[in-house]
Amino acid sequence: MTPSLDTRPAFDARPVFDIRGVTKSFGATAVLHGVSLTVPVAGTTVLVGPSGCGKSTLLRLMMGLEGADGGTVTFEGDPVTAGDLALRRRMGYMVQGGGLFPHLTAAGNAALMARFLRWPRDRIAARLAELSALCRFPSDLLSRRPAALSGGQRQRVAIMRALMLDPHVILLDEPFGALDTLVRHDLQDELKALFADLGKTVVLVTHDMTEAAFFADQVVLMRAGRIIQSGPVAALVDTPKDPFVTRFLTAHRPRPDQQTRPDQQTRPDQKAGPDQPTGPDQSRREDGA
Ligand SMILES: Nc1ncnc2c1ncn2[C@@H]1O[C@H](COP(=O)(O)OP(=O)(O)OP(=O)(O)O)[C@@H](O)[C@H]1O
Repeated sequence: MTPSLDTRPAFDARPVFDIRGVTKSFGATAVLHGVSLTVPVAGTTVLVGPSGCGKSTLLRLMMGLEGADGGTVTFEGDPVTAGDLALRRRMGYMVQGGGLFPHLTAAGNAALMARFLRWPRDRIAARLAELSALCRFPSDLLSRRPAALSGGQRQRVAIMRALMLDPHVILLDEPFGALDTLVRHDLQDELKALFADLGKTVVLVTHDMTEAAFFADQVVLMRAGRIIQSGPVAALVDTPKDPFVTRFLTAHRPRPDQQTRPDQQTRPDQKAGPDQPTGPDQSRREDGA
């Protein structure tokens, strides 16, 4: 595995993100109601909940892509303020849907920030070669535009872009959203292994509880702008703090003849039969929001 460029000390007891009492409205619509959360170093924290509950908004606030109306967000001890580019260089972001620019090649997309920072050409080429290998993206496709890539290949380019500057944290918003089941399955496996190899802090947004259970060291279950419960999946299963926790978990459980707890599932796509509720539609129904 390619050695990381990350030069931080091996152990850091501070939380990576410390979020206290954050509120956010868009116009008259209150989207986050006093959210508090800590994200520890070097694990995967998954924000999960029904569509529209505020997961992406929270992620964007953590990166300073949005400003909070109230409360505070700190990243590695520094206050996050909207538009702080220096802070954001320590964060790798994969936007929902990948967000690749159609007029740029795969290389151009992956190296966007490095070019913006005027990295020398040979440094960019070396990093692209490193990332192609790491993310299993064939380097002969680097000259293609997104339209000439498969959905899975586009996601790999988006992941390469998030990793380009060797960020301290990786934030991914629905990274598997548009992929078919098989590609999704392979990429989930690979990404989980990649996260473990890199040893970086990961924050991942999904509406799918089974996917959350597959990735999470810490699950943060949200509903209608509030955190209902956070912790290891097993804790949510064993000691739910609210009936909604059980309802959300149950909606994503396998059929009775395949019953395992969400935290014991190893593969997100092995649990559901064709008649088993799963995915965003069911979670919307469950939530009623
Ligand atoms: N820029 C914006 N302007 C106005 N409303 C917004 C904006 N961004 C988000 N919202 C609203 O805030 C609420 C929360 O949106 P958000 O994208 O954070 O939810 P989510 O849980 O990530 O949903 P999904 O899983 O569907 O992406 C939604 O009602 C959304 O319409």
